[in-house]
Amino acid sequence: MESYRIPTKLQRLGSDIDENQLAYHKRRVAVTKEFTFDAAHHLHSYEGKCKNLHGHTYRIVVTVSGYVNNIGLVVDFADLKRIYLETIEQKLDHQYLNEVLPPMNTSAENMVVWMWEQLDEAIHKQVAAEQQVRLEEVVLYETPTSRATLKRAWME
Ligand SMILES: Nc1nc2c(c(=O)[nH]1)N=C([C@H](O)[C@H](O)COP(=O)(O)OP(=O)(O)OP(=O)(O)O)CN2
Ligand SMILES: [Zn+2]
Repeated sequence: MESYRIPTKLQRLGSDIDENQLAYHKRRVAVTKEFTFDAAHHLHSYEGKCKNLHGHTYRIVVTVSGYVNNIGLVVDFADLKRIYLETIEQKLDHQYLNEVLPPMNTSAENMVVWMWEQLDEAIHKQVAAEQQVRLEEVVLYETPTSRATLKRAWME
């Protein structure tokens, strides 16, 4: 029986990088991942349409920075996703925000601060300390044209 031949290009995939070449640089690099969730809310003490119950597809853009590990990753995007799911989506998706968030007016400005606190704590606990991974920026879009932003640089 004719044996299956692995194409030459594929044969090389596992062996074309020397272990020493994996440590390609020692720079701090930022990585970003985006997520969406749906929720309802209304604003207190606000005169305008948003005092009434309504919903948004919120978009959150999370940026962390750090040094790469031995395989060239600051943080696995899959780990960022898991942290987002645990700290934000599981609590807020398809919920009435005025009930599930701590007492606050559910403005994008207040929510982005709450999200920062959740993400920052989880990153400190769950991501490898030696890579010095830190949250850099969280942007919360309430609508495609309206967003609130929090940056590490503004807190130092
Ligand atoms: N500074 C803030 N202003 C408003 C907030 C907020 O969180 N921070 N929130 C609201 C409403 O909840 C809602 O998000 C309305 O926002 P708005 O951008 O006015 O939404 P529109 O769909 O009407 O936007 P257009 O793109 O202009 O149609 C209100 N204000
Ligand atoms: Zn709103």
